[in-house]
Amino acid sequence: MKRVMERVQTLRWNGKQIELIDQRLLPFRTEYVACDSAKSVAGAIRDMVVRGAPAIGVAAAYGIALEARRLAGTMPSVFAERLNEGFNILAASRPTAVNLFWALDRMRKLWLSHPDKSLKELSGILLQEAHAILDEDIGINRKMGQYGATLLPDGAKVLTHCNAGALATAGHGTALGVFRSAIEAGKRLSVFADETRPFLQGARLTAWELLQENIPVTLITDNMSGYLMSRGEIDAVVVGTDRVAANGDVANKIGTYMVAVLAKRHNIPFYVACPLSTIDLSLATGSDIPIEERPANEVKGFRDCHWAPEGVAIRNPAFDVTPAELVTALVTEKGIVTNDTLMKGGLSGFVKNGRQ
Ligand SMILES: CSC[C@H]1O[C@H](OP(=O)(O)O)[C@H](O)[C@@H]1O
Repeated sequence: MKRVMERVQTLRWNGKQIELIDQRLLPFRTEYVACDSAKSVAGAIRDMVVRGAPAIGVAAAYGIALEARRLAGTMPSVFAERLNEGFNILAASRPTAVNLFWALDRMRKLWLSHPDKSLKELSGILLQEAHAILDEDIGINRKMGQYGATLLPDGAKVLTHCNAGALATAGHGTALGVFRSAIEAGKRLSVFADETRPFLQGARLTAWELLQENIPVTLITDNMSGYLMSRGEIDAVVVGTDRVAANGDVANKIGTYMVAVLAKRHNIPFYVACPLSTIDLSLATGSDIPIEERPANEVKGFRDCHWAPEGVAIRNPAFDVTPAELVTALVTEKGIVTNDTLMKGGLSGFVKNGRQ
């Protein structure tokens, strides 16, 4: 099976382990962390070595495949007990991105659908499924990008928040995939990337990722987007998402809600690039989406440079929820869902007809 080798390789299979680019070190150093078990992949997800909803899902699938491979020589009862532990460790790594649970569910269903296979055969089947999930993700992002590109006029100045690029996926990206597809379609775009405190996915990851491909990118701080919108310097906003509820409410990186409110105030379209695997129909509204609270030290500073006074109380919710009414359209690999559709009936009809 031909792998689509993207310029930026978020995850790469080396024949026996999954190697994850260490996103805590970008853009200063490009290093890979090799994982060979569910526990090591779960640690990489928890510590944000790998991050971004689709990338987390792909990594978790490899975590299960690697765990099954590790356990293939055990007794079936031990295998089942330990593999379930692997599922549990991965499921506990981060709570908000539904892709994690979508991938784990897909791997579990595959496991349970082969009760008659030897453990060696089963581990091979699970590894092939992890490869398939990786390849499918890139294909999904390219389809989504083509739909999204139709929304951006030639010469558009677009704002994105956080990193929803190749680094957040198996390749091409979701929000940045829309930009890449628009450029591939011959459109000229210039991107504003806000820094996205506290983990700085915009400053460290999006700016770096776009520079690798000579895509025009301007870095701004999070508190500049309103000013630029008020001056007519932003034509559209495109972001990614970690989970979308049945009514179209969108969970995404903290700060997204603020950008959406500002976009509404300035009549700027606010688009969300959203693979179907990120839609969670089991949740009626965004108020049901679990919001991860991350460690205070991420707010205190970055790496060795701390600026918060010792002893100060700190909050660090890693996501917020943008109500569907602020979403101009969701861009999926099966087409565009307009705000009108969202307001009239949410996503269940679209997903049931559209989802593979
Ligand atoms: C393409 S989904 C990317 C999505 O994930 C990011 O969160 P994190 O960096 O904490 O994993 C952010 O919400 C992005 O929009």
